[in-house]
Amino acid sequence: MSSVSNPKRLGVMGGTFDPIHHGHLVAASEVQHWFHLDEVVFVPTGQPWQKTGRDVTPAEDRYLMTVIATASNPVFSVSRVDIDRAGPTYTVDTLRDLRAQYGDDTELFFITGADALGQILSWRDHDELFDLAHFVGCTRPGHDLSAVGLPEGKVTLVEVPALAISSSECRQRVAGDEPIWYLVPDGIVQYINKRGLYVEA
Ligand SMILES: Nc1ncnc2c1ncn2[C@@H]1O[C@H](COP(=O)(O)OP(=O)(O)OP(=O)(O)O)[C@@H](O)[C@H]1O
Ligand SMILES: O=C(O)c1ccc[n+]([C@@H]2O[C@H](COP(=O)([O-])O)[C@@H](O)[C@H]2O)c1
Repeated sequence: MSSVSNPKRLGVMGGTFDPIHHGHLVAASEVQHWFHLDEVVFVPTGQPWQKTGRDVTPAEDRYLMTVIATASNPVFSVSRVDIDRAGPTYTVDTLRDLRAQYGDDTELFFITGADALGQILSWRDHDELFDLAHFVGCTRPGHDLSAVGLPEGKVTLVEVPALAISSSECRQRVAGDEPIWYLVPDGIVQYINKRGLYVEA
């Protein structure tokens, strides 16, 4: 008797995560639930080439914060593919590397917020992206959620509980000696304090 197994459904949540916050975690959790994903892998960027104009926190700190924030969820994991690859981070490379690692029969779902979704046509090799993964765009306060101009059938828009949190605001709050409790997981507040991150805006 032959057994037929369903292909694995893998969510991919790419981000700079400087720092990771509850907006990221809620978006990933909602998409995991509604798309019946077996796992969501968080992929911190190595060199985010479109985030110019400020110094990004060292990759190892962003990686460790992502591990701390996701550790308690059994279907969340963290990948080093982008931080271990030299040069600017392109999602086309992320998806190729994950496909090689997880196998061709794994279905990839790239999870992105409305702001990032609106920029996809400026990403490297954007035509190929839609052959490698299905894209899931999530609502984000202050950004319109629209798939206009993107290939039909390759992008799904989902409404997630809106959290008006950004990494920029978290960094500014720390620099201004304002609290970030409950905007980020407790362990992230403690890690930021321990490492003295973001004291200068
Ligand atoms: N509050 C949020 N709700 C939904 N999606 C979000 C939210 N914050 C970030 N995202 C999405 O998570 C992904 C990674 O975001 P990123 O790490 O750049 O965080 P950010 O808060 O946008 O950072 P920054 O303020 O430094 O630009 C992007 O696809 C982004 O759209
Ligand atoms: O592939 C690209 O050219 C590209 C350009 C900008 C952003 N991205 C990806 O989009 C995700 C969110 O990026 P960011 O810069 O908003 O943290 C992250 O996985 C990035 O690698 C990808």
